[in-house]
Amino acid sequence: MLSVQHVSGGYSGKAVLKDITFGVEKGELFGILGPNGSGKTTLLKMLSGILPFQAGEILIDDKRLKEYSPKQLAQKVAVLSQHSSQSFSYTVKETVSLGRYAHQRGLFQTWSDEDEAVVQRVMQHIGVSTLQNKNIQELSGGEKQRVFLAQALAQEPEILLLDEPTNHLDLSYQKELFDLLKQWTTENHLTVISIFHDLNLAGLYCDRLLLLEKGVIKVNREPNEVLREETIRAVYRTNIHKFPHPKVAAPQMALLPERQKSAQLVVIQEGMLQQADELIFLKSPVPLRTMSSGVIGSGTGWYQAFVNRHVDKDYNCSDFRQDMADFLRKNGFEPSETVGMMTAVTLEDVEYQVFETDGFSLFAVVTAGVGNAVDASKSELHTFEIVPGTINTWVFVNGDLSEEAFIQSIMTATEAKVKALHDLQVVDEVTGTIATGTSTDSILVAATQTGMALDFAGTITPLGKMISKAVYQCTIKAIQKSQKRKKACSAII
Ligand SMILES: Nc1ncnc2c1ncn2[C@@H]1O[C@H](COP(=O)(O)OP(=O)(O)OP(=O)(O)O)[C@@H](O)[C@H]1O
Repeated sequence: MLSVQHVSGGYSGKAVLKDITFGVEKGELFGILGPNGSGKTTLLKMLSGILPFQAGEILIDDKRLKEYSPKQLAQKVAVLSQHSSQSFSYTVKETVSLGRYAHQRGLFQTWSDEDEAVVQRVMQHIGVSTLQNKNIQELSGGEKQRVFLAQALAQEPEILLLDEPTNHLDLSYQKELFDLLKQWTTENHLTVISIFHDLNLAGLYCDRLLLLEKGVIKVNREPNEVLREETIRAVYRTNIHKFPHPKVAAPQMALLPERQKSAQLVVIQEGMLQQADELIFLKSPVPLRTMSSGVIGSGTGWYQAFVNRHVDKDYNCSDFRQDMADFLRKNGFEPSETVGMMTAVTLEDVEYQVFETDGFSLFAVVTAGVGNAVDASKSELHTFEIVPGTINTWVFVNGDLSEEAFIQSIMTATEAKVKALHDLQVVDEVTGTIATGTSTDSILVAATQTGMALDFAGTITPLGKMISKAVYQCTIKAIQKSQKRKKACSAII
Protein backbone atom coordinates (compact mmCIF):
# COMPACT_ATOMS: atom_id res chain seq x y z
CA MET A 1 0.00 0.00 0.00
CA LEU A 2 2.68 2.46 1.15
CA SER A 3 6.36 2.07 0.44
CA VAL A 4 9.03 4.43 1.77
CA GLN A 5 12.37 3.84 0.07
CA HIS A 6 15.65 5.38 1.27
CA VAL A 7 14.02 8.70 2.11
CA SER A 8 16.15 11.51 3.51
CA GLY A 9 15.19 15.08 4.11
CA GLY A 10 14.27 17.83 6.53
CA TYR A 11 14.26 21.60 6.60
CA SER A 12 16.50 24.18 4.86
CA GLY A 13 18.64 21.49 3.29
CA LYS A 14 19.40 19.91 6.66
CA ALA A 15 18.51 16.20 6.80
CA VAL A 16 16.35 15.43 9.82
CA LEU A 17 15.49 11.97 8.46
CA LYS A 18 18.26 9.80 7.08
CA ASP A 19 17.78 6.87 4.71
CA ILE A 20 14.34 5.78 5.93
CA THR A 21 12.97 2.57 4.38
CA PHE A 22 9.79 0.75 5.42
CA GLY A 23 6.44 -0.41 4.07
CA VAL A 24 2.90 -0.42 5.43
CA GLU A 25 0.30 -2.99 4.33
CA LYS A 26 -3.35 -2.25 3.60
CA GLY A 27 -5.45 -2.46 6.79
CA GLU A 28 -2.50 -2.17 9.16
CA LEU A 29 -2.56 -0.04 12.28
CA PHE A 30 1.03 1.18 12.19
CA GLY A 31 2.60 3.18 15.01
CA ILE A 32 5.51 5.61 14.84
CA LEU A 33 7.42 6.06 18.09
CA GLY A 34 10.48 8.01 19.10
CA PRO A 35 11.70 10.59 21.59
CA ASN A 36 11.04 14.32 21.15
CA GLY A 37 12.79 15.65 18.06
CA SER A 38 13.48 12.20 16.57
CA GLY A 39 11.66 13.13 13.35
CA LYS A 40 8.18 11.59 13.72
CA THR A 41 6.20 14.65 12.60
CA THR A 42 8.72 15.32 9.82
CA LEU A 43 8.14 11.77 8.55
CA LEU A 44 4.36 12.19 8.71
CA LYS A 45 4.59 15.48 6.82
CA MET A 46 6.57 13.74 4.08
CA LEU A 47 4.03 10.91 3.87
CA SER A 48 1.20 13.41 3.51
CA GLY A 49 3.01 15.30 0.76
CA ILE A 50 3.25 18.56 2.76
CA LEU A 51 7.04 18.43 3.08
CA PRO A 52 9.22 17.56 0.08
CA PHE A 53 12.05 15.12 0.71
CA GLN A 54 15.60 15.44 -0.59
CA ALA A 55 16.32 11.84 -1.58
CA GLY A 56 14.54 8.53 -1.98
CA GLU A 57 11.00 7.71 -3.00
CA ILE A 58 7.56 7.34 -1.43
CA LEU A 59 5.09 5.15 -3.32
CA ILE A 60 1.36 4.81 -2.68
CA ASP A 61 -0.16 1.86 -4.51
CA ASP A 62 3.04 1.66 -6.57
CA LYS A 63 2.64 5.24 -7.81
CA ARG A 64 5.15 7.92 -6.80
CA LEU A 65 3.78 10.42 -4.31
CA LYS A 66 4.98 13.29 -6.50
CA GLU A 67 2.81 12.05 -9.39
CA TYR A 68 -0.45 12.48 -7.45
CA SER A 69 -2.34 15.75 -7.92
CA PRO A 70 -3.41 17.35 -4.60
CA LYS A 71 -7.02 16.21 -5.19
CA GLN A 72 -5.98 12.65 -6.11
CA LEU A 73 -3.77 12.52 -3.02
CA ALA A 74 -6.63 13.76 -0.83
CA GLN A 75 -8.74 10.83 -2.04
CA LYS A 76 -6.02 8.47 -0.84
CA VAL A 77 -4.60 10.13 2.26
CA ALA A 78 -6.23 12.10 5.08
CA VAL A 79 -4.33 13.77 7.87
CA LEU A 80 -5.30 14.55 11.45
CA SER A 81 -2.54 16.78 12.65
CA GLN A 82 -1.50 17.54 16.22
CA HIS A 83 -2.72 21.11 16.06
CA SER A 84 -5.89 20.76 14.01
CA SER A 85 -7.58 24.09 14.42
CA GLN A 86 -9.64 26.47 12.42
CA SER A 87 -10.23 30.11 12.89
CA PHE A 88 -13.56 30.25 11.04
CA SER A 89 -16.86 30.00 12.83
CA TYR A 90 -18.13 26.82 11.15
CA THR A 91 -20.67 24.44 12.62
CA VAL A 92 -19.60 20.89 13.37
CA LYS A 93 -21.43 19.59 10.31
CA GLU A 94 -19.85 22.21 8.05
CA THR A 95 -16.42 21.33 9.43
CA VAL A 96 -16.94 17.61 8.80
CA SER A 97 -18.33 18.40 5.33
CA LEU A 98 -15.04 20.06 4.35
CA GLY A 99 -13.66 16.51 4.29
CA ARG A 100 -15.76 15.83 1.17
CA TYR A 101 -13.88 18.40 -0.92
CA ALA A 102 -11.70 15.81 -2.61
CA HIS A 103 -14.76 13.87 -3.82
CA GLN A 104 -16.78 16.72 -5.23
CA ARG A 105 -16.99 16.91 -8.99
CA GLY A 106 -17.72 19.52 -11.60
CA LEU A 107 -17.12 23.21 -11.82
CA PHE A 108 -19.51 24.13 -8.99
CA GLN A 109 -18.52 21.31 -6.68
CA THR A 110 -22.15 20.40 -5.96
CA TRP A 111 -23.14 18.64 -2.75
CA SER A 112 -24.45 15.16 -3.62
CA ASP A 113 -26.69 12.74 -1.71
CA GLU A 114 -23.64 10.56 -1.31
CA ASP A 115 -21.69 13.42 0.32
CA GLU A 116 -24.55 13.94 2.77
CA ALA A 117 -24.80 10.21 3.54
CA VAL A 118 -21.06 9.88 4.18
CA VAL A 119 -20.96 12.92 6.47
CA GLN A 120 -23.97 11.70 8.48
CA ARG A 121 -22.55 8.17 8.75
CA VAL A 122 -19.15 9.35 9.89
CA MET A 123 -20.59 11.80 12.45
CA GLN A 124 -22.73 8.98 13.80
CA HIS A 125 -19.73 6.65 14.07
CA ILE A 126 -17.51 9.18 15.80
CA GLY A 127 -20.32 10.26 18.11
CA VAL A 128 -20.59 13.91 17.08
CA SER A 129 -24.03 13.79 15.41
CA THR A 130 -25.68 15.48 18.38
CA LEU A 131 -23.21 18.35 18.12
CA GLN A 132 -23.70 18.90 14.38
CA ASN A 133 -25.34 22.33 14.62
CA LYS A 134 -23.01 23.64 17.28
CA ASN A 135 -20.30 26.12 16.47
CA ILE A 136 -16.90 24.42 16.50
CA GLN A 137 -15.49 27.25 18.63
CA GLU A 138 -17.85 26.25 21.46
CA LEU A 139 -16.48 22.72 21.77
CA SER A 140 -14.00 21.32 24.25
CA GLY A 141 -10.55 20.22 23.09
CA GLY A 142 -11.60 16.55 23.04
CA GLU A 143 -14.83 17.25 21.17
CA LYS A 144 -12.94 19.33 18.56
CA GLN A 145 -10.45 16.49 18.14
CA ARG A 146 -13.31 14.09 17.37
CA VAL A 147 -14.85 16.51 14.88
CA PHE A 148 -11.54 16.77 13.00
CA LEU A 149 -11.27 12.98 13.02
CA ALA A 150 -14.78 12.83 11.52
CA GLN A 151 -13.64 15.37 8.90
CA ALA A 152 -10.64 13.18 8.02
CA LEU A 153 -12.81 10.06 7.76
CA ALA A 154 -15.42 11.91 5.65
CA GLN A 155 -12.62 12.22 3.12
CA GLU A 156 -12.97 8.40 2.80
CA PRO A 157 -9.24 7.96 2.63
CA GLU A 158 -7.41 4.69 2.18
CA ILE A 159 -4.64 5.92 4.48
CA LEU A 160 -5.22 7.94 7.62
CA LEU A 161 -2.24 9.78 9.11
CA LEU A 162 -2.54 10.81 12.76
CA ASP A 163 -0.12 12.96 14.73
CA GLU A 164 -0.65 12.05 18.38
CA PRO A 165 -4.43 11.89 18.07
CA THR A 166 -5.08 11.33 21.78
CA ASN A 167 -3.52 14.63 22.79
CA HIS A 168 -6.75 16.23 24.04
CA LEU A 169 -8.69 13.08 24.75
CA ASP A 170 -9.59 11.73 28.15
CA LEU A 171 -9.04 8.07 28.98
CA SER A 172 -12.35 6.75 27.71
CA TYR A 173 -12.14 8.69 24.39
CA GLN A 174 -8.57 7.47 23.87
CA LYS A 175 -9.87 3.93 24.13
CA GLU A 176 -12.94 4.67 22.03
CA LEU A 177 -10.85 6.33 19.31
CA PHE A 178 -8.46 3.40 18.97
CA ASP A 179 -11.22 0.79 19.29
CA LEU A 180 -12.89 2.59 16.42
CA LEU A 181 -9.72 2.91 14.34
CA LYS A 182 -8.96 -0.77 14.92
CA GLN A 183 -12.47 -1.62 13.75
CA TRP A 184 -12.02 0.53 10.60
CA THR A 185 -8.73 -1.17 9.81
CA THR A 186 -10.20 -4.66 10.10
CA GLU A 187 -13.66 -4.04 8.62
CA ASN A 188 -13.00 -1.29 6.06
CA HIS A 189 -9.30 -2.05 5.43
CA LEU A 190 -8.37 1.50 6.31
CA THR A 191 -4.62 1.86 6.76
CA VAL A 192 -3.77 3.90 9.85
CA ILE A 193 -0.35 5.40 10.51
CA SER A 194 -0.17 7.17 13.83
CA ILE A 195 2.44 8.87 15.97
CA PHE A 196 2.36 7.83 19.63
CA HIS A 197 3.99 9.15 22.75
CA ASP A 198 2.05 6.67 24.86
CA LEU A 199 3.94 3.39 24.47
CA ASN A 200 1.20 1.43 26.22
CA LEU A 201 -1.50 2.63 23.86
CA ALA A 202 0.79 1.79 20.93
CA GLY A 203 1.53 -1.66 22.39
CA LEU A 204 -2.16 -2.31 22.91
CA TYR A 205 -3.48 -1.38 19.47
CA CYS A 206 -0.74 -1.42 16.81
CA ASP A 207 0.05 -4.28 14.47
CA ARG A 208 3.55 -2.94 13.97
CA LEU A 209 5.73 -0.20 15.40
CA LEU A 210 8.51 1.85 13.91
CA LEU A 211 10.88 3.35 16.44
CA LEU A 212 12.84 6.42 15.34
CA GLU A 213 16.01 7.61 17.00
CA LYS A 214 17.71 10.81 15.81
CA GLY A 215 16.19 10.57 12.33
CA VAL A 216 17.02 6.91 11.66
CA ILE A 217 15.00 3.73 12.14
CA LYS A 218 16.09 1.92 15.27
CA VAL A 219 13.63 -0.95 14.81
CA ASN A 220 10.49 -1.74 12.80
CA ARG A 221 8.75 -4.88 14.10
CA GLU A 222 5.75 -6.21 16.07
CA PRO A 223 5.04 -4.33 19.32
CA ASN A 224 6.42 -7.12 21.49
CA GLU A 225 9.77 -6.91 19.69
CA VAL A 226 9.97 -3.12 19.64
CA LEU A 227 8.85 -2.58 23.22
CA ARG A 228 11.83 -4.30 24.79
CA GLU A 229 13.20 -2.94 28.02
CA GLU A 230 16.76 -2.55 26.74
CA THR A 231 15.64 -0.87 23.48
CA ILE A 232 13.28 1.61 25.12
CA ARG A 233 15.75 2.33 27.92
CA ALA A 234 18.47 3.11 25.40
CA VAL A 235 16.38 5.20 23.01
CA TYR A 236 14.35 7.17 25.58
CA ARG A 237 17.17 7.18 28.17
CA THR A 238 14.88 6.25 31.01
CA ASN A 239 14.38 3.40 33.40
CA ILE A 240 11.45 1.25 32.36
CA HIS A 241 9.95 -2.14 33.16
CA LYS A 242 8.07 -4.29 30.67
CA PHE A 243 5.10 -6.37 31.76
CA PRO A 244 2.28 -8.18 29.99
CA HIS A 245 -1.14 -6.56 29.83
CA PRO A 246 -3.29 -8.42 32.39
CA LYS A 247 -6.18 -9.10 30.00
CA VAL A 248 -4.86 -9.19 26.42
CA ALA A 249 -1.63 -10.37 24.80
CA ALA A 250 -0.01 -6.94 24.51
CA PRO A 251 3.24 -5.59 25.91
CA GLN A 252 3.05 -2.74 28.41
CA MET A 253 5.76 -0.55 29.91
CA ALA A 254 5.91 0.98 33.37
CA LEU A 255 8.13 3.92 34.25
CA LEU A 256 10.38 3.22 37.23
CA PRO A 257 10.72 6.29 39.43
CA GLU A 258 14.02 6.76 41.23
CA ARG A 259 13.75 5.30 44.71
CA GLN A 260 13.81 8.09 47.26
CA LYS A 261 16.71 7.81 49.70
CA SER A 262 14.36 8.72 52.52
CA ALA A 263 12.05 5.78 51.67
CA GLN A 264 10.84 4.16 54.85
CA LEU A 265 12.60 0.90 55.70
CA VAL A 266 9.81 -1.25 57.10
CA VAL A 267 10.27 -4.58 58.83
CA ILE A 268 7.18 -6.80 59.06
CA GLN A 269 7.14 -8.50 62.45
CA GLU A 270 5.01 -10.19 65.11
CA GLY A 271 3.79 -7.00 66.77
CA MET A 272 1.89 -6.07 63.60
CA LEU A 273 -0.36 -9.15 63.71
CA GLN A 274 -3.70 -8.47 65.38
CA GLN A 275 -6.68 -10.57 66.24
CA ALA A 276 -10.30 -9.49 66.45
CA ASP A 277 -13.58 -11.32 66.78
CA GLU A 278 -13.82 -12.97 63.41
CA LEU A 279 -10.47 -12.17 61.90
CA ILE A 280 -6.72 -12.10 62.14
CA PHE A 281 -5.11 -9.24 60.31
CA LEU A 282 -1.85 -7.51 59.62
CA LYS A 283 -1.67 -3.90 58.52
CA SER A 284 1.62 -2.90 56.96
CA PRO A 285 2.74 0.75 57.18
CA VAL A 286 3.64 0.56 53.45
CA PRO A 287 2.17 -1.47 50.57
CA LEU A 288 3.85 -4.85 50.10
CA ARG A 289 4.44 -6.60 46.79
CA THR A 290 2.29 -9.71 46.91
CA MET A 291 1.48 -12.93 45.15
CA SER A 292 -1.52 -14.68 46.58
CA SER A 293 -4.56 -16.85 46.08
CA GLY A 294 -6.81 -14.84 48.39
CA VAL A 295 -10.55 -14.57 47.83
CA ILE A 296 -9.81 -10.88 47.34
CA GLY A 297 -6.48 -9.44 46.17
CA SER A 298 -5.42 -12.59 44.33
CA GLY A 299 -2.61 -12.73 41.77
CA THR A 300 0.20 -10.20 41.96
CA GLY A 301 -0.16 -6.70 43.29
CA TRP A 302 0.66 -4.24 46.05
CA TYR A 303 -1.39 -4.51 49.21
CA GLN A 304 -1.22 -3.03 52.66
CA ALA A 305 -3.72 -5.07 54.66
CA PHE A 306 -3.92 -8.83 55.04
CA VAL A 307 -7.01 -10.46 56.52
CA ASN A 308 -7.76 -14.06 57.45
CA ARG A 309 -11.49 -14.22 58.14
CA HIS A 310 -13.10 -16.94 60.16
CA VAL A 311 -16.26 -18.41 58.64
CA ASP A 312 -18.47 -21.21 59.80
CA LYS A 313 -17.79 -24.73 58.47
CA ASP A 314 -21.16 -24.60 56.66
CA TYR A 315 -20.40 -21.22 55.08
CA ASN A 316 -22.06 -21.17 51.70
CA CYS A 317 -22.45 -17.95 49.76
CA SER A 318 -23.03 -17.76 46.01
CA ASP A 319 -21.10 -14.48 45.71
CA PHE A 320 -18.34 -15.05 48.22
CA ARG A 321 -16.14 -12.28 46.75
CA GLN A 322 -18.84 -9.68 47.29
CA ASP A 323 -19.54 -11.10 50.72
CA MET A 324 -15.84 -10.81 51.57
CA ALA A 325 -15.69 -7.23 50.25
CA ASP A 326 -18.71 -6.31 52.41
CA PHE A 327 -17.12 -7.98 55.43
CA LEU A 328 -13.85 -6.11 54.89
CA ARG A 329 -15.59 -2.74 54.56
CA LYS A 330 -17.64 -3.42 57.69
CA ASN A 331 -14.40 -4.04 59.56
CA GLY A 332 -12.63 -0.93 58.29
CA PHE A 333 -10.61 -2.42 55.43
CA GLU A 334 -10.61 -1.11 51.87
CA PRO A 335 -11.12 -4.21 49.66
CA SER A 336 -8.96 -2.83 46.83
CA GLU A 337 -6.01 -2.57 49.23
CA THR A 338 -6.51 -5.87 51.02
CA VAL A 339 -5.68 -9.51 50.50
CA GLY A 340 -8.54 -11.40 52.11
CA MET A 341 -8.75 -15.13 52.86
CA MET A 342 -11.28 -17.33 54.64
CA THR A 343 -10.76 -20.17 57.06
CA ALA A 344 -13.02 -22.44 59.06
CA VAL A 345 -10.26 -22.91 61.65
CA THR A 346 -10.58 -21.45 65.14
CA LEU A 347 -8.42 -18.36 64.97
CA GLU A 348 -6.82 -18.84 68.40
CA ASP A 349 -5.00 -21.81 66.89
CA VAL A 350 -2.99 -19.55 64.60
CA GLU A 351 0.75 -20.20 64.63
CA TYR A 352 3.25 -17.50 63.77
CA GLN A 353 6.94 -16.82 64.14
CA VAL A 354 9.71 -14.54 62.94
CA PHE A 355 12.74 -16.24 61.36
CA GLU A 356 15.97 -14.35 60.88
CA THR A 357 19.25 -14.88 59.12
CA ASP A 358 22.09 -12.65 57.93
CA GLY A 359 20.67 -9.83 55.83
CA PHE A 360 16.95 -10.61 55.84
CA SER A 361 14.08 -12.00 57.89
CA LEU A 362 10.64 -13.41 57.39
CA PHE A 363 7.45 -13.63 59.35
CA ALA A 364 5.24 -16.70 58.82
CA VAL A 365 1.58 -16.99 59.87
CA VAL A 366 -0.36 -20.23 59.46
CA THR A 367 -3.90 -21.29 60.32
CA ALA A 368 -4.38 -25.00 59.72
CA GLY A 369 -7.15 -27.49 60.17
CA VAL A 370 -7.33 -30.71 58.23
CA GLY A 371 -11.05 -31.42 58.17
CA ASN A 372 -11.20 -31.66 54.39
CA ALA A 373 -7.70 -33.04 53.77
CA VAL A 374 -7.04 -34.25 50.24
CA ASP A 375 -4.37 -36.43 48.66
CA ALA A 376 -3.62 -34.50 45.44
CA SER A 377 -2.51 -37.68 43.65
CA LYS A 378 -6.02 -39.11 44.09
CA SER A 379 -8.14 -35.97 44.18
CA GLU A 380 -10.25 -37.14 41.22
CA LEU A 381 -12.00 -39.50 43.67
CA HIS A 382 -13.40 -36.44 45.47
CA THR A 383 -16.61 -34.71 44.46
CA PHE A 384 -16.31 -30.98 43.81
CA GLU A 385 -17.49 -29.09 46.81
CA ILE A 386 -16.26 -25.73 48.04
CA VAL A 387 -15.39 -25.86 51.71
CA PRO A 388 -13.62 -22.84 53.20
CA GLY A 389 -9.82 -23.18 53.11
CA THR A 390 -8.35 -24.71 56.16
CA ILE A 391 -4.61 -24.20 55.69
CA ASN A 392 -3.88 -20.56 55.03
CA THR A 393 -0.18 -19.74 54.80
CA TRP A 394 1.22 -16.22 54.93
CA VAL A 395 4.90 -15.56 54.33
CA PHE A 396 6.07 -11.95 54.80
CA VAL A 397 9.63 -11.43 53.59
CA ASN A 398 11.69 -8.44 54.66
CA GLY A 399 13.71 -8.39 51.47
CA ASP A 400 13.66 -7.54 47.76
CA LEU A 401 12.29 -10.49 45.75
CA SER A 402 12.51 -11.12 42.00
CA GLU A 403 9.45 -12.42 40.16
CA GLU A 404 11.18 -15.79 40.01
CA ALA A 405 11.67 -15.75 43.78
CA PHE A 406 7.97 -15.09 44.33
CA ILE A 407 6.96 -18.14 42.32
CA GLN A 408 9.67 -20.32 43.86
CA SER A 409 8.55 -19.13 47.32
CA ILE A 410 5.09 -20.50 46.62
CA MET A 411 6.54 -23.82 45.43
CA THR A 412 8.85 -24.12 48.41
CA ALA A 413 6.12 -23.21 50.91
CA THR A 414 3.82 -25.79 49.31
CA GLU A 415 6.48 -28.50 49.50
CA ALA A 416 7.07 -27.70 53.19
CA LYS A 417 3.32 -27.85 53.88
CA VAL A 418 3.00 -31.21 52.12
CA LYS A 419 5.88 -32.58 54.24
CA ALA A 420 4.23 -31.34 57.43
CA LEU A 421 1.02 -33.21 56.56
CA HIS A 422 3.06 -36.26 55.69
CA ASP A 423 5.00 -36.25 58.95
CA LEU A 424 1.80 -35.82 60.95
CA GLN A 425 0.24 -38.67 58.95
CA VAL A 426 -2.79 -36.58 58.04
CA VAL A 427 -5.15 -38.84 56.12
CA ASP A 428 -7.50 -38.07 53.22
CA GLU A 429 -10.72 -39.59 54.52
CA VAL A 430 -12.08 -40.36 51.06
CA THR A 431 -9.03 -42.23 49.76
CA GLY A 432 -7.52 -43.43 53.03
CA THR A 433 -4.09 -42.22 51.88
CA ILE A 434 -1.77 -39.49 53.28
CA ALA A 435 -3.08 -36.04 52.38
CA THR A 436 -1.02 -33.34 50.68
CA GLY A 437 -3.19 -30.38 51.69
CA THR A 438 -6.82 -29.48 52.04
CA SER A 439 -9.20 -28.74 49.21
CA THR A 440 -9.19 -24.95 49.47
CA ASP A 441 -5.82 -23.94 50.91
CA SER A 442 -4.61 -20.41 50.26
CA ILE A 443 -1.19 -18.86 50.17
CA LEU A 444 0.28 -15.38 50.37
CA VAL A 445 3.85 -14.32 49.79
CA ALA A 446 4.36 -10.61 50.53
CA ALA A 447 7.63 -8.72 50.43
CA THR A 448 8.75 -5.26 51.47
CA GLN A 449 10.92 -5.03 48.31
CA THR A 450 13.57 -3.19 50.29
CA GLY A 451 16.82 -4.46 51.76
CA MET A 452 18.59 -7.57 50.50
CA ALA A 453 17.98 -8.67 46.91
CA LEU A 454 16.63 -12.23 46.97
CA ASP A 455 16.60 -13.56 43.43
CA PHE A 456 15.77 -17.19 44.18
CA ALA A 457 13.70 -19.15 46.66
CA GLY A 458 14.21 -22.80 45.66
CA THR A 459 14.47 -25.12 48.67
CA ILE A 460 18.25 -24.86 49.12
CA THR A 461 18.66 -21.12 48.54
CA PRO A 462 18.94 -18.91 51.65
CA LEU A 463 15.35 -17.66 51.23
CA GLY A 464 14.08 -21.14 50.33
CA LYS A 465 15.70 -22.66 53.42
CA MET A 466 14.01 -20.11 55.61
CA ILE A 467 10.59 -20.51 53.97
CA SER A 468 10.87 -24.32 54.23
CA LYS A 469 11.68 -24.15 57.91
CA ALA A 470 9.11 -21.47 58.73
CA VAL A 471 6.20 -23.07 56.85
CA TYR A 472 7.04 -26.58 58.01
CA GLN A 473 7.30 -25.63 61.69
CA CYS A 474 4.29 -23.32 61.75
CA THR A 475 2.09 -25.80 59.83
CA ILE A 476 3.02 -28.68 62.17
CA LYS A 477 2.25 -26.60 65.26
CA ALA A 478 -0.95 -25.13 63.82
CA ILE A 479 -2.28 -28.59 62.85
CA GLN A 480 -1.37 -30.00 66.26
CA LYS A 481 -3.22 -27.16 68.00
CA SER A 482 -6.31 -27.68 65.90
CA GLN A 483 -6.20 -31.47 66.33
CA LYS A 484 -5.88 -31.01 70.11
CA ARG A 485 -8.91 -28.74 70.16
CA LYS A 486 -10.90 -31.23 68.08
CA LYS A 487 -10.01 -34.05 70.47
CA ALA A 488 -10.94 -31.92 73.48
CA CYS A 489 -14.29 -31.08 71.87
CA SER A 490 -15.12 -34.70 71.06
CA ALA A 491 -14.11 -35.75 74.61
CA ILE A 492 -16.66 -33.26 75.99
CA ILE A 493 -19.34 -34.57 73.64
N1 LIG B 1 9.65 23.74 10.44
C1 LIG B 1 10.86 23.36 10.88
N2 LIG B 1 11.97 24.03 10.50
C2 LIG B 1 13.20 23.65 10.92
N3 LIG B 1 13.43 22.59 11.74
C3 LIG B 1 12.36 21.88 12.14
C4 LIG B 1 11.03 22.25 11.74
N4 LIG B 1 10.17 21.35 12.31
C5 LIG B 1 10.93 20.50 13.03
N5 LIG B 1 12.23 20.79 12.94
C6 LIG B 1 13.33 20.09 13.56
O1 LIG B 1 13.37 18.75 13.07
C7 LIG B 1 13.68 17.84 14.11
C8 LIG B 1 12.59 16.78 14.17
O2 LIG B 1 11.36 17.41 14.51
P1 LIG B 1 10.00 16.63 14.51
O3 LIG B 1 8.92 17.61 14.81
O4 LIG B 1 9.88 15.81 13.28
O5 LIG B 1 10.23 15.67 15.75
P2 LIG B 1 9.20 14.76 16.53
O6 LIG B 1 9.82 13.42 16.66
O7 LIG B 1 7.86 14.82 15.90
O8 LIG B 1 9.19 15.49 17.94
P3 LIG B 1 8.05 15.64 19.07
O9 LIG B 1 7.95 14.31 19.74
O10 LIG B 1 8.64 16.65 19.98
O11 LIG B 1 6.77 16.09 18.43
C9 LIG B 1 13.80 18.65 15.39
O12 LIG B 1 15.18 18.86 15.64
C10 LIG B 1 13.13 19.96 15.06
O13 LIG B 1 13.73 21.03 15.73
